[in-house]
Amino acid sequence: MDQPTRTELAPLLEISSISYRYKASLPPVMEDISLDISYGEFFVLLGPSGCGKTTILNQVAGFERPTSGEIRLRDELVTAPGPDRTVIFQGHDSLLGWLTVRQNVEFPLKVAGVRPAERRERAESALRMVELANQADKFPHELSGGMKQRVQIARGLVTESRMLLMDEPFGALDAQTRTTLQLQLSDIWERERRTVLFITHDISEAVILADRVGVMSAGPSAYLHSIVPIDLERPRLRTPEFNEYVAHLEDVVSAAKRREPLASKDAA
Ligand SMILES: Nc1ncnc2c1ncn2[C@@H]1O[C@H](COP(=O)(O)OP(=O)(O)OP(=O)(O)O)[C@@H](O)[C@H]1O
Repeated sequence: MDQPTRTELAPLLEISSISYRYKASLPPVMEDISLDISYGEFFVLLGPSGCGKTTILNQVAGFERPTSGEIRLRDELVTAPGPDRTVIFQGHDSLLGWLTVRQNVEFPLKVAGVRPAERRERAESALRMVELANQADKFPHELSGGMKQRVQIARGLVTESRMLLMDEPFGALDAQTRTTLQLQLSDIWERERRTVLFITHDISEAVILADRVGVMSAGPSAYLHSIVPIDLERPRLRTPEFNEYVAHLEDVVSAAKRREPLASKDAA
């Protein structure tokens, strides 16, 4: 009865052999990246600074086209942004200053034509998730940086996009808020099973959230070094097994940084 259907197993996103150069005179940022992400999967991309994680996410979002290779979403070529993908950035102060927190979170629903009562209900629920329900009537300039970031997260979660693209969304938050939001996001994901592509530098964050972790090599010409499935029940607590995954990923990340294969003693 609980067997996944064929649709659930099929890839939602197919990244096929993409490479990207900002300029013809520069080496490619990343080269020959291929990756399938399934319907409802939580995929985390880890890798050294500058290896091209954001560049990949921008291409999946449709902000940029790969220099070669292609990206397909539900078998359709990605050529532009669309309502089936919501991007949640780090530290991008993209809130509308003349709207309250609640109105900012409701904004994408208003654009999508959702009726006011439902908009309000969904915005309140998203604000509760990020623990900002009591700040709903404030304006962005009255909030701290971390609060603004949480409003941006709420505004992403309130949409019904099939795919969430999250670029280090918790990077600027204090450790305690970050831990709370990691667990909340994992919980929301379990309930909604939206497909997530999530970028982070933080190995523990990857183990808390991911079904699979893709580890990129250092750039330029970065490649997808390894894919590590995380087979732990949720919510993921700091058990000895959790720590084993963290230790294994530390070894993988360090080999990927050196652009070397994983030493056999470390291989999964
Ligand atoms: N507009 C641009 N023109 C030229 N090079 C760029 C441009 N934007 C980014 N780059 C370069 O492309 C490479 C990949 O950048 P990208 O932001 O995708 O990396 P990242 O893995 O997300 O890094 P980080 O983890 O530090 O955020 C970097 O070396 C960066 O300097």
